[in-house]
Amino acid sequence: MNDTAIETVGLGKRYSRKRSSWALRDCSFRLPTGRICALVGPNGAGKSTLLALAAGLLRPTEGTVSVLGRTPGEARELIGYVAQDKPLIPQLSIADTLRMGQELNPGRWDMAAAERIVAEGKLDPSERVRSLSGGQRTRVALALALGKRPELMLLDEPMADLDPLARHQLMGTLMAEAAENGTTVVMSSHVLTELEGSCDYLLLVDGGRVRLGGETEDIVAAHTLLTGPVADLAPHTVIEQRTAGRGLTALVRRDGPIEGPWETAEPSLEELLLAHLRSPDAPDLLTPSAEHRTDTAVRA
Ligand SMILES: Nc1ncnc2c1ncn2[C@@H]1O[C@H](COP(=O)(O)OP(=O)(O)OP(=O)(O)O)[C@@H](O)[C@H]1O
Repeated sequence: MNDTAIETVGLGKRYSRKRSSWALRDCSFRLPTGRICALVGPNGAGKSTLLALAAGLLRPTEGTVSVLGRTPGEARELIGYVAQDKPLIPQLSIADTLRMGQELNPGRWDMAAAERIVAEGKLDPSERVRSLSGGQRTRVALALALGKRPELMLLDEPMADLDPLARHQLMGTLMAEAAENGTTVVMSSHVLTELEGSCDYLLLVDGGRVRLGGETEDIVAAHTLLTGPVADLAPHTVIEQRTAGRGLTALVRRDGPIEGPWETAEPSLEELLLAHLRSPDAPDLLTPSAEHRTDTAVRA
């Protein structure tokens, strides 16, 4: 069985020929199967581009991407993808939309699961998609993607237009379905609280490259927040530091035990991500499981 959900090697995407316009560049990482992965990064970082490349909707300009050991095109029936704008056919009713899912996915489709997700939102299956609110449309798009019983679920800001209660409920449904079926999930979001409790894997994309990748716990645990007197922080890697008078606050990536007159604490995920985003020159960190294994990822 393949234990790699996504692997990219030197992956790059340029939408136009202008030299400065790489949406994604020199992107190499591996996502093991069975993980719930948060894909985070600022606006324009390349998250949607990465998801669309993995879904096989875009072709790389350079480098390779493989999904479950195959090309994205070959893996298409194993992938569920919900794009940011949740494209659905407005004239169809919800029930027709699910029937379309069934027809497009013979042998894989789980109507009961799809109908359950619709029912949890108290939606009338006879209602047409065009009359649904943004959040209700999201629910139908997720039902369509989950009904396919995908091995890899790619979700581009899935919860952005949901109210907090619906978000909590749909997140619970998604996690339960993923756990039951061993689905790997990659979910982009700007709302950290939405991801923090559910995601065990992290990809931080910034400026078109992957800057942090791996088990969230391990990435957080590799860093320490220090406060105390100004002093040399070597041999640790300083991600960010601020001095005020003789006082110092710093986020460091440890190289050995911290020995010095500082108070130390583990950063929150938010502190860690913000420090990296404010410090574009901080070195990248991929945990061993996130390192790509092959020189070209496209063939198993
Ligand atoms: N179809 C396109 N044509 C030209 N440029 C594009 C296209 N789609 C994205 N880009 C550019 O590629 C870069 C990455 O965009 P992308 O949508 O992947 O970022 P993102 O991280 O998903 O952003 P956001 O968080 O705002 O959704 C941006 O500079 C964007 O302007």
